[in-house]
Amino acid sequence: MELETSVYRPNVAVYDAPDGVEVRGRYDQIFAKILTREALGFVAQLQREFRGHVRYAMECRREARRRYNSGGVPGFDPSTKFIRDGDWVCAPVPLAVADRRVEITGPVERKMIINALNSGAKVFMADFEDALSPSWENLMRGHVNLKDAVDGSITFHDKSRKRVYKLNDQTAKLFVRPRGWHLPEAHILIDGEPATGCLVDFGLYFFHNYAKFRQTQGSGFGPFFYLPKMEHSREAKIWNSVFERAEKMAGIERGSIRATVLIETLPAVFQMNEILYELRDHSVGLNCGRWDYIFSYVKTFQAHPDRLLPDRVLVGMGQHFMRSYSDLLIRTCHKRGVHAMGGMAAQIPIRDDPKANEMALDLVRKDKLREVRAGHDGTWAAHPGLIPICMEAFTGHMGKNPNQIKSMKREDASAITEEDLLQIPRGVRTLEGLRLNTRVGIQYLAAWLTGSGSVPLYNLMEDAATAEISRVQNWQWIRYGVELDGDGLGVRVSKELFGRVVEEEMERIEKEVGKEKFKKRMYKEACKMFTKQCTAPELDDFLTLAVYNHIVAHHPINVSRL
Ligand SMILES: CC(=O)SCCNC(=O)CCNC(=O)[C@H](O)C(C)(C)COP(=O)(O)OP(=O)(O)OC[C@H]1O[C@@H](n2cnc3c(N)ncnc32)[C@H](O)[C@@H]1OP(=O)(O)O
Ligand SMILES: O=CC(=O)O
Ligand SMILES: [Mg+2]
Repeated sequence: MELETSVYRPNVAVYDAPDGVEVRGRYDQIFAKILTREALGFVAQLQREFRGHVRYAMECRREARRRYNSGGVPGFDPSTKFIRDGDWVCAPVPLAVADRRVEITGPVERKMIINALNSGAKVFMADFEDALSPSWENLMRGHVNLKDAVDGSITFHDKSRKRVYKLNDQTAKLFVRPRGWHLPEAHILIDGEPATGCLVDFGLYFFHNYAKFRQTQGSGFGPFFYLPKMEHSREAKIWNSVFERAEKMAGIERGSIRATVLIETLPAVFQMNEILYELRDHSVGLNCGRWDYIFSYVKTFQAHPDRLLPDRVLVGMGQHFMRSYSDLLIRTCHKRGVHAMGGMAAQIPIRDDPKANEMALDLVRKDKLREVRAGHDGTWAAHPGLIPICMEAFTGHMGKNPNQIKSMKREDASAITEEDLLQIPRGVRTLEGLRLNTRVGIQYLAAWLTGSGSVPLYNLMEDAATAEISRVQNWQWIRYGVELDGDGLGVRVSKELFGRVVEEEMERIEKEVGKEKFKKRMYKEACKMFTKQCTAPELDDFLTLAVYNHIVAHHPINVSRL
């Protein structure tokens, strides 16, 4: 089916919502096929059953933050040692997803979904999170797109290129990543309050697709999910209960739904066993979400000026704390019988410069070789052009084995200590680092405000996670008047210096994108918001949460501030 959402007109029709549910997003006949009374009823049921648990989990996050801000550091929890030491394993990996050597990721856009499913990757992770700006239009179109993808009818007509996109016979297996627990969905009110974003994402997708998915994609299992940004196993426990509730509603066996949890916060690295334990009947492994992990390191240590990161470009997987995190994830997953997935190299193909392109591809190749040699069972690619390189690295090492869960020599997880995981990364801080954070942060935010959640900037993939690193690093450097020790000038970061950098980088952005685009897009607004975020007295938890109101568009009363 070709997706044609109608052009804007004042609301005349409304969604058929059950009691206590109010849809404040724009009405569209196509969206109404997703927002049925029954599907909304299911979302409301999840919200009512789990909102108290989510609220408590978020309060626990705040409590942990208060501890870290008073000098505490995260570590292994003595009270759950029995889980770490126990001999339990997760439920066997379903055959349909045994081989995940290369997974492509991307936002839930129509053409992207078709391209990703046809890309030759084993898995496609369709993203409502880091790669998507969660506007009403993006979210609802995303659900329509996924439904069409699961039932196989999805097409896309690129009129300017006279090209019709449709699915190949062989496609990647679909995983869906809902938003993190912290994000609300302001367009759907349940009992007068915004719904929890991820319960909307999960609930609508599950409701419409579970039956077809199990038939055509999961060989009786599924649907499959990626779960982002958790900080503690109590959050995994909520997901496990959500899955059980969904399975019960659908009348399918317990353990049908499977999920890979991203370990992408510093507190969660000490909770990997506990997270797998909570989800042991629903787990298909863990993934190294390296970009959010770096963001989380800075955020967790926001009040620890003795633990500053060097320039963002220097915080790679070669740093001891990053290598330890990846090694611990591999050892933990293999002990529990599930996949240890690698992460995303930020490089993307560079079309107009063959030499630079070769260098970028070489960096990706090295990253993937490091991952497979360390024991990862698969990895992520941001772009279809990277799939052959990722495949070559993993297949060259694993051959026909679908994964390394059993074949990899098992190293002792307990040999990796808290000190290893928290070791301060080495490297210098420079004015260029501050400039790049600023230039990238503003441009990313401008894109996000206008509907794009992942963008190419300076030949790298940028999304919410990478932009967060830029924001929190700037904040921390300004807050502590950090010396830029890599420039040899002894300059300290101050609000005044940052103000000058912002001005100069805005001029540079205008030159790079051109006056026309600079005027039309939201660069000035993004600059204001990014600057405010970097200089705020208190660090906001999430950039996308702090600026979310700017993409909320309530109907029929349009209160969008855009
Ligand atoms: C930290 C994390 O969370 S990582 C995971 C979240 N991030 C992501 O998923 C990022 C995914 N990648 C992307 O969004 C894109 O690749 C970008 C924004 C980085 C680059 O996009 P573009 O500049 O449009 O790429 P480019 O112009 O080279 O695209 C060429 C073709 O590949 C397709 N393509 C590019 N990336 C993808 C992808 N990830 N999935 C499917 N198709 C893709 C494009 O649709 C285009 O198709 P076409 O030739 O049929 O028109
Ligand atoms: O979600 C992935 C990450 O690196 O962040
Ligand atoms: Mg992430």
